[in-house]
Amino acid sequence: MSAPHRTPGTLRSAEEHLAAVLARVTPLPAEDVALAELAVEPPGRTLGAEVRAAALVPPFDAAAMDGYAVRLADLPADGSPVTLQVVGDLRPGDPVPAAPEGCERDFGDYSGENSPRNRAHNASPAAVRIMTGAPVPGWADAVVPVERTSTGRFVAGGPTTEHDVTLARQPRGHVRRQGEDVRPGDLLGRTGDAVTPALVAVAASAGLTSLPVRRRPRVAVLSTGSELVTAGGRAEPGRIPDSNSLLLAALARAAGADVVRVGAVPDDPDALRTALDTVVGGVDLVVTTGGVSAGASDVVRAVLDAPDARLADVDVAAVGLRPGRPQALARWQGVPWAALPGNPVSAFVSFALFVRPAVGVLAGREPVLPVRRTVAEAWPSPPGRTHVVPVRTVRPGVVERATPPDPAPGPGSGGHATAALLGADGLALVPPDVDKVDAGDEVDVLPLDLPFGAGAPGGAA
Ligand SMILES: Nc1nc2c(c(=O)[nH]1)N[C@H]1C(S)=C(S)[C@@H](COP(=O)(O)OP(=O)(O)OC[C@H]3O[C@@H](n4cnc5c(N)ncnc54)[C@H](O)[C@@H]3O)O[C@H]1N2
Ligand code: MOO
Repeated sequence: MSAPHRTPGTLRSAEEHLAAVLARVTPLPAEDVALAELAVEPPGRTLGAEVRAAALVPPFDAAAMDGYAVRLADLPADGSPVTLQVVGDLRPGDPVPAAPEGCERDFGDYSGENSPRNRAHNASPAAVRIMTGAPVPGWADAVVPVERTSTGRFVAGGPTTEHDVTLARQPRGHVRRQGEDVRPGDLLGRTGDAVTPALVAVAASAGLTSLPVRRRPRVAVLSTGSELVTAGGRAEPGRIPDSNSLLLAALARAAGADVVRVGAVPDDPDALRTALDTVVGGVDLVVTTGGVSAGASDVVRAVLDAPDARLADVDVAAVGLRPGRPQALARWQGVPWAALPGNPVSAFVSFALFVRPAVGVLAGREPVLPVRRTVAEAWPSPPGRTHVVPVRTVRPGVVERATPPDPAPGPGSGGHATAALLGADGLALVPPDVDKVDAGDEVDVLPLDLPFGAGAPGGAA
C-alpha cells in the first residue's frame, strides 16, 4: 500500500461517529417468549437473563440401542454367551417401569404369560426387548444391541416372536443415564448469548417452555426526496424509484429488527416532521436517507437546523468516509434518529458501519467486527477519507473488488453506483492515507454475509 501523507482535514473518523451513534442506544428490556415462537421467528434474539435447566436430561434411564435390557450379573464375565428368557417388550413412550412391591428386582409393569411380575420371584435370568429411547427397567443395567444377539434384527412393525435370546456381555452398556446430559440448575445460557436453534432445543429438553429474550428492535425507515416515486410506480422524467427505503428495510430486517417502512417523504420540512411524529410512537430507532448534505432542498438539514421542541441532541457531522460523508444524528421525541446520506451506496455503507451496530446494541448483541483479508488484484484508492470498497471473496481469506454482473459502462465507484453491491460479501475499509491498494496487501473487511455478530458468552448485560 502506498501512502502520500495527506491530512484528512477536520473530518470526524468513522470510529468516532460510530461511538456517537452507539452512545444513543442501550439494550432493550427482556421479555419471555415461548420456545415454539422463538423456533420459527427470524434469528437475532439474545438472552436478557441467564437461563438454567429445570429438569433432568435424559429424564429417565433410557436405551441407547435397539436390543435387550439385561442384568450384567446374569451374563458370564468371560464374555461367553448365555440364553435368557424374553419376558417383556419396552417401546419409547412406555411409562418408566415401576418396581413391583416387595420385589427387589423390578422387571417392569407389563402383562402376559411371561409377565415380569410373575417371573420376578423365580429370579431366573431374563431379558426385555427394548427399543432406543424406551425406559430401562430398574433391575437392568445394560442393553445388548439386537445385532449382537441370536435374534439378529427386529422386524419393524412385526410381532414379538422370540421367547428367548442368546447373547453375551458387551464392552458398552448402551444405557443413557438419567441426568447424564443436563441436571436441574445447570447453566444453559448467559445474558447476551445468542438464541440459537440448539439453545431452543436444549431448553425444551430441560423442561423450559420459554426464554427471557430481549425484545426485537423496532426500526422505522423513511426516505426523503421529492424526486422519489414508489418503486414500481410511474417515474415521470426526472424522477427515480425509491430504492433506499427498500434497501434499508431489508438490511434492518437482516440485522434482526422489526421494520416499519414509511417510503418516500417529499422535500418539505413539515411533511418530514409529520412523518416522524407518526412513526416514533412505536419504534426504538428512526433511520432516514437523503437530504443531509448542503443542498437547497436538503430537508433533513432543514428540520435539524430549525428549533423544535420535539428535536434534541442534534449532531451533524462530516465523516471521513468515501462514500458516506454527510451524516447526522438526533432524537425526535426522544427516539434516536440516524440520518444517512441519500446516495444509495452511501446509505448502504452507512447502514453497515453505523446502523447495524446500533441495532445490535438494542438487541443485546456483540458487533460484527472487521476481519483481515488479502487483496487479489490492485485497485486505486482516493486518499483523504477511509475508502469503503465493496469486495467479494475469491477464495478463503482473499478478496477482490466487487464488480457488477455486467461490465459497468462508467467508472462505477461513487456513492451512486449500486451495481457493484450485487456481488459483494464485504466492505473493505481502506485507510485515508492510502492511495493505492496492491495485490497481496492486507485490508480490513467488514463482513456483509453474516447478518449480525453472535451473542457474546457472558456479554452485554
Ligand atoms: N455541496 C455539496 N454537495 C454534496 C455534498 C457536500 O458535502 N457538499 N455531499 C455529497 C455527498 S458525499 C453525498 S453522499 C450526497 C448526499 O446527500 P444527501 O444526503 O443530501 O442526499 P440527496 O441529495 O437527497 O440524494 C443524493 C442522491 O441520492 C439519490 N437518492 C436519494 N434518496 C434516494 C432513494 N430513497 N432511493 C434512491 N435514490 C435516492 C438522490 O436522487 C440523489 O441522486 O450529497 C453530495 N452533495
Ligand atoms: O460521501 Mo458521499 O457518501 O461520497 O457519496
